Formats: sequence, structure tokens, C-alpha cells
Amino acid sequence: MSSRLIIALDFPSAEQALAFVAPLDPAQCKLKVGFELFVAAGPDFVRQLTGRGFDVFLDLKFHDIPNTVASACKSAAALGAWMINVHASGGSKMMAAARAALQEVGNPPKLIAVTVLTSMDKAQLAGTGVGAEPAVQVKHLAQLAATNGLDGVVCSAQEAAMLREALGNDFLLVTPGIRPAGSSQGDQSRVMTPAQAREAGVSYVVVGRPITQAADPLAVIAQINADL
Ligand SMILES: O=C(O)c1cc(=O)[nH]c(=O)n1[C@@H]1O[C@H](COP(=O)(O)O)[C@@H](O)[C@H]1O
Repeated sequence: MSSRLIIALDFPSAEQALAFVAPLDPAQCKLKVGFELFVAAGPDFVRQLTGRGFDVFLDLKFHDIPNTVASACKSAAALGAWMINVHASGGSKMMAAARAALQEVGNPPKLIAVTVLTSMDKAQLAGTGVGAEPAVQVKHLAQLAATNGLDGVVCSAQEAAMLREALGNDFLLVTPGIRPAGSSQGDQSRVMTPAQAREAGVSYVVVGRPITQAADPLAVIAQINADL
């Protein structure tokens, strides 16, 4: 079975990202390209990664009017991404338009929706005008994503067991906010260890700084894969 580890390549340039990727094996991990790297390195960099055999999660978190998001999803699919995402808070029509757009392309990427960012806690969520507990809002948005035919959601591993029970075994649960024991929490709020995430039933974990800033990234990758 291929690895359930997705490494967040949050680097400022293609050169730095490629230096990090050079010793990696696509059997050990998938790779996530987000805003920082995509803005700096562009679509060609994504093609380079797929050309090396990596599954790429293109994490551009689309959140706009339905027509714009649908077109952006098609462009992302054309890059050969394995997975792409939108914000569930963009609403039903936006998610349905994204889903429909991908049905028009061959070999479409998995389409998932961000629920409540793992950096948010109850107070920050309340600051945006949402008074619900994060877990309640996550469940609400995950159900909205499922209703609109998305393949899964991004959530914290803290909500994974609840969502697994509510939405079944085929629904993808992709969880950032993963912190191996002893690593710094940084700006993340809702965190879990890799082993806790596995027990909660996640599909994939997303891990950035605990690997990219480690003295020995390959050792951390091996340990996380063992824990998953
Ligand atoms: O969509 C994401 O990937 C994402 C959603 C979310 O709720 N929280 C979150 O941290 N992420 C991403 O996951 C990665 C986490 O990185 P680290 O905190 O360094 O492990 C970053 O690239 C974030 O952009």
C-alpha cells in the first residue's frame, strides 16, 4: 500500500524544494504544493514532480464564485495533480460546479474541501462570525461537501473519528496539524500525533515543518510511516 504521508513542500523556491525532494522516493510519501511554492515556482514545477513519479496534492484552496472555481479546477486537473482542494465555506453551488467541471476531464484529481483550518480554535472561529464549536462547524461543512459529491475533506485529526462514523469509510479525511511527539506546535491549534491520527481513522496526514525543518528529514519520514 502506498504511503499515507503527504509532505507539505512549503519552500520559497523551486531550487530549495527540489533539493529537499531529491532523496525522496514516491513510495515513501506524496507531496503537497501550496501557495508559497506555487506562486514562486509555477505549473512547471508541479509537472516536474509528477514527472518524477510523485502524487501531487495541489493545495490552492480555491474559494470564489462557482464559475471561477470550476475553471480553476479544470486548470489544476490539466497539470496532472492527484488531489486538489476548495474551501467548503464557498458553499454548495461552488462545490457542485467544481465537481461538475472535473467530470468533464479524463482521469480527474481527487477533489476535497477545506472545512475549518487547523490553525483555528473556538475563539478565532467566533471572530469570523461562526459561533459553533470547531468540531460542529467541521461536521456541518463536511456533510455539505459530501452532499455535493466531493471525495473528502481537509480537517484536523481531532474530528476524524466523528467524520468517519458520520460519512463512512470511502470519504477521504486529509489531516494537517500533525505533530510527532516533542515537535513544536507552531501556528497550528488542533493537533494530533501521527499514531493518534491513524487510530482516529484518517486517510492521509499532511506534515510540513516537522519534516522539512528536521535535521534528518528521512528519519522523521521513516518514523511517521511506521506510526501510520
Ligand atoms: O489545506 C491544507 O493543506 C491545510 C489545511 C488546514 O486546515 N491546515 C493546514 O495546515 N493546511 C496545510 O498543511 C500544511 C501544514 O504544515 P505544517 O504545520 O508545517 O505541518 C501547510 O502547508 C498548510 O498550508
